[in-house]
Amino acid sequence: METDQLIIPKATAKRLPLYYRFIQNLYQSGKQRVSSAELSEAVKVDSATIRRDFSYFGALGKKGYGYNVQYLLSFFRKILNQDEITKVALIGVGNLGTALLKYNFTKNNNTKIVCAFDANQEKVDQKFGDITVYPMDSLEQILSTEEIQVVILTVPAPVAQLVTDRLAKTGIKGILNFTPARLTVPSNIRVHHIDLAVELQSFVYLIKHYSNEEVVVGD
Ligand SMILES: NC(=O)c1ccc[n+]([C@@H]2O[C@H](COP(=O)([O-])OP(=O)(O)OC[C@H]3O[C@@H](n4cnc5c(N)ncnc54)[C@H](O)[C@@H]3O)[C@@H](O)[C@H]2O)c1
Repeated sequence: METDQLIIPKATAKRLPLYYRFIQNLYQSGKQRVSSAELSEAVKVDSATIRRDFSYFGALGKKGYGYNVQYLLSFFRKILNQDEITKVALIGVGNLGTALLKYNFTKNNNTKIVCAFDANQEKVDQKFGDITVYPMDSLEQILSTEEIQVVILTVPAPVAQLVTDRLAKTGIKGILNFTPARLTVPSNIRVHHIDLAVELQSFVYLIKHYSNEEVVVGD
């Protein structure tokens, strides 16, 4: 199946990395097939949803047999572009930015922070593993030469839009916005806003009202 032109619902797309990680583990443990019930138990998504999700990719499973693990793995690898590394830059090497640079998403082998930027001269030239912190003067040039597609924004809220306005003139495709600022961007750039305070608040609410059920965030 041609995966480049697949259009799938957002909720399905969000579950793909979950499926992928589990299938990868199955493959590594030598398992050759998996049923939707087993998948359901492992990723905590009901099996009807799994079957519907998988149906967007064509008939991947056989009745009474389940899904072929190796086939699923190569399918998800392709659809999630696991063979292609998406280069990420981080702007704002403060408390949060430093933590993210140190983490560097080692579990996701297809995304990698390759450079960082900060306005504070004292932070410039610092190294986090193989990531260097560059001055803001070199932002546009480095984003372009490194072919950065995604920027993680961890600057103080009052400067977030100013930095975003500069980013809007580069070739980046997305901003992962950790600041509380609501960003205005041109239509060719997608913004994903992450607010830990809101996540925590809604989680506490769910714990109080839906005890004993695991909740998949993003559903
Ligand atoms: N989303 C969340 O859950 C969450 C959690 C904590 C913090 N935050 C937000 O993340 C941001 C960073 O928080 P922090 O605690 O790491 O702050 P911080 O003050 O420790 O770090 C901010 C960094 O940005 C740099 N900076 C300032 N102006 C800049 C500019 N114009 N261009 C480039 N770099 C610039 C500073 O030099 C500093 O290194 C804030 O907006 C904060 O509200 C979000």
